[in-house]
Amino acid sequence: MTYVVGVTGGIGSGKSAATAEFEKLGITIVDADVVARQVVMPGTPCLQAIAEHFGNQLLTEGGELNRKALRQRVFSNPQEKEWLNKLLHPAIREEIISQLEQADSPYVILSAPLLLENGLEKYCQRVLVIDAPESLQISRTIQRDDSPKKEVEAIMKAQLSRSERLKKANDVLNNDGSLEQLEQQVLQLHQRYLAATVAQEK
Ligand SMILES: CC(C)(COP(=O)(O)OP(=O)(O)OC[C@H]1O[C@@H](n2cnc3c(N)ncnc32)[C@H](O)[C@@H]1O)[C@@H](O)C(=O)NCCC(=O)NCCS
Ligand SMILES: Nc1ncnc2c1ncn2[C@@H]1O[C@H](COP(=O)(O)OP(=O)(O)OP(=O)(O)O)[C@@H](O)[C@H]1O
Repeated sequence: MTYVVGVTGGIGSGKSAATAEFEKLGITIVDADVVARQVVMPGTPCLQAIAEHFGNQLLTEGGELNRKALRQRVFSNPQEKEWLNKLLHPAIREEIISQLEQADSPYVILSAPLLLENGLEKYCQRVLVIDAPESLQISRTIQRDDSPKKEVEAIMKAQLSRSERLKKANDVLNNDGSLEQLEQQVLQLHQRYLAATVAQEK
């Protein structure tokens, strides 16, 4: 059985920064944010459903999803967010399972912002939480996406609180320091996960 490490954390906590380091070590990453983009590519049933529900103004001229427009719509309206989650989460889950089955590194990482919210931890042997103070999550996201503080806060409200998430962690990576410190912690965790994989095979 593939040893799966679930990686989660709130918006801007550093999941992508951490998984990029695991990837450099040869570990396959299944990333729910990437899958969430794949299931709404032009021609998919999910994109068609979104266009029918919200109207064609949610599409770009090239027929792709206008992500920024949808982001503004759903995070200012809980019912619309609920509708979108109901449409996308089953499709995302199905594609995640298929990618996990195809993965072939010593262990595999499943990175998902909503890992715990959506019960995806049942596919994981361990849960690693990437943790940063909320103020840092906000400032890093604003800098990365150039999005308004209010929108980032609305997204955080749609996710587990920092303390609830930490309660469910098997491992925690403290990402309140430099990127070098993050890299060091990834190296240590990698050694631990490799050892756990070997132990599982015995
Ligand atoms: C609303 C969308 C189009 C906005 O796209 P955009 O490119 O601006 O953001 P991106 O997809 O990179 O998400 C950024 C971050 O927002 C947070 N987030 C995204 N969707 C959700 C959600 N439904 N609930 C809570 N937080 C979310 C996550 O922390 C994520 O990492 C997009 O986030 C989306 O399709 N969301 C629904 C699918 C989903 O739940 N994705 C999360 C992975 S399961
Ligand atoms: N230790 C750090 N020091 C400085 N910048 C950092 C650090 N960790 C992450 N960042 C930066 O903060 C931003 C958010 O990090 P990242 O994109 O990895 O978060 P994420 O958890 O994947 O976010 P999301 O849930 O939105 O996908 C990025 O621009 C990243 O380069």
